Amino acid sequence: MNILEEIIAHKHKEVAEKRSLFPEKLLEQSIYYGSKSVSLRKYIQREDKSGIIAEIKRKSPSKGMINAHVSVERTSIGYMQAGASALSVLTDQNYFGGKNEDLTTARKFNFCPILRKDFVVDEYQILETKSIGADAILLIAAALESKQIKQFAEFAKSLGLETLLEVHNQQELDASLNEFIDLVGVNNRDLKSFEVSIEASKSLAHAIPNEFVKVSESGISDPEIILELKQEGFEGFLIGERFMTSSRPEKSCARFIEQLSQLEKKQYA
Ligand SMILES: O=C(O)c1ccccc1NCC(=O)[C@H](O)[C@H](O)COP(=O)(O)O
Repeated sequence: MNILEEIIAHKHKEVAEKRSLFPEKLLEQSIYYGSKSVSLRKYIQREDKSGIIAEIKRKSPSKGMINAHVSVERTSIGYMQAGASALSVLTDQNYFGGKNEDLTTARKFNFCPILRKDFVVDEYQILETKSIGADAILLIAAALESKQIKQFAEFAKSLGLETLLEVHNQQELDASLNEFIDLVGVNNRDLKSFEVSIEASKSLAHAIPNEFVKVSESGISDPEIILELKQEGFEGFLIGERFMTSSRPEKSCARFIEQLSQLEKKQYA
């Protein structure tokens, strides 16, 4: 079993447990349907922002512990003040050390799009995503059937949530696109081998239809890489480790965005 299969198997068990303790009927009652989502799509395309989706991630299967003592409040506010376009909050506990409260904390202190980064295998989690105040879900093509991707994205839309579809290769892209998807992310990390290569984004860029906002995910370590990815048509950049390995991720993010804007000024001078 590879790590993705292991995570997915664990998720199914986790959802079954949650459902038995807190069934959909109760979850539905906890949702305020009048609350308006903030559009990840629109914020990524705002010209006064960097396009960066800054992630809060304590640990990961590929790196182990990254930042055990992160302050979600300080980091999320700092990321947004630094010029990030949106936040990504990993809520998976077992493999990433996250929790739903991380997202509700980020929500409490920020008016910006928040992507709930988790492993969706069941509609229950989409209801839960709405109930904790996120604006977008992630659907991982490598973990789902194309029929499920459509069903989940349609359900998310009915709740006012946007969907970021994550693919790693042409085959996943061809099998998974549908009219309910808002953004397509190319994960530069192969979730089976953990190999990271920006070439994954570059090679798929032109295969993604222009109606979808293109996001490059993982392994973005330098502002120069963002310039290269922008040339290929990417507008969103999901960054976790590069910031989270610092004891003050928000400061690392601010320096990164400052360097990026200097490079862009030079490019257009
Ligand atoms: O990061 C991992 O090791 C990982 C392993 C298995 C499934 C998913 C994993 N990561 C989730 C992500 O997609 C990243 O957190 C996200 O794209 C940011 O990547 P990075 O900037 O490299 O932290």
